[in-house]
Amino acid sequence: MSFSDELRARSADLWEAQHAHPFVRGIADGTLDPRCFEHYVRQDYVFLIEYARLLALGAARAPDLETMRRFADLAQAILGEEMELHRGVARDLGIDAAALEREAPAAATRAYTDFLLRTATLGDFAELAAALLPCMWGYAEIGERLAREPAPADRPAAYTAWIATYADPEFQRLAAWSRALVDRAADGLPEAHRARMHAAFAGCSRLELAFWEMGWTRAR
Ligand SMILES: Cc1ncc(CO)c(N)n1
Repeated sequence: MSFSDELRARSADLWEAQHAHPFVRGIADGTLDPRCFEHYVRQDYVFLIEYARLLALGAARAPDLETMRRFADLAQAILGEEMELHRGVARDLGIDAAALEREAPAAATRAYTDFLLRTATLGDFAELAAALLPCMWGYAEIGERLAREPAPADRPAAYTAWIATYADPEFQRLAAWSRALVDRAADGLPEAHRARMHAAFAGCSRLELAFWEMGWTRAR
């Protein structure tokens, strides 16, 4: 079993809880309250700004030029294409990009971005890579699973666009690259160091689940 599979296996309950979460199920079957989706999109926009900062720190700490370029590309892809999904959804709701940027982070959003940035600033590159993995892999897995389900005819276009973004082969490739990166980073590390990677991965998996719950309850 690869190290990333080990990480995934230890957090399996948290991952299954995400797949089963009513917010995720509501995107799939189209029944999610649009007010919940709007709240989520606003918060995710704020999240992604901080997430791009994490990737920029990853570029700064990357052990080699190839990894540095990947992190820089990833930051660019998020600030560009992924956030364009959010800007598009917001535009349809009459919310402009400046208003999105001004959104105050909810407690769950703040907790998540603080955890990521804390890991990136106080931890080392291997921990940063492990912290990044539940974001990339989790969304790739959810997107891929939802895309395989038959689409209900009355599902809002924004939900279908959301699924398509994360089911996209390019996003799937990014997730595979993140797994390989973590496996390489863990290679030859002492157990105590691997334990810190486990903690980073499990912590982020828990915060991913809390993020769905925040969207579902529209918590501030
Ligand atoms: C909270 C969260 N995790 C992961 C992703 C995927 O980039 C996202 N957009 N939002």
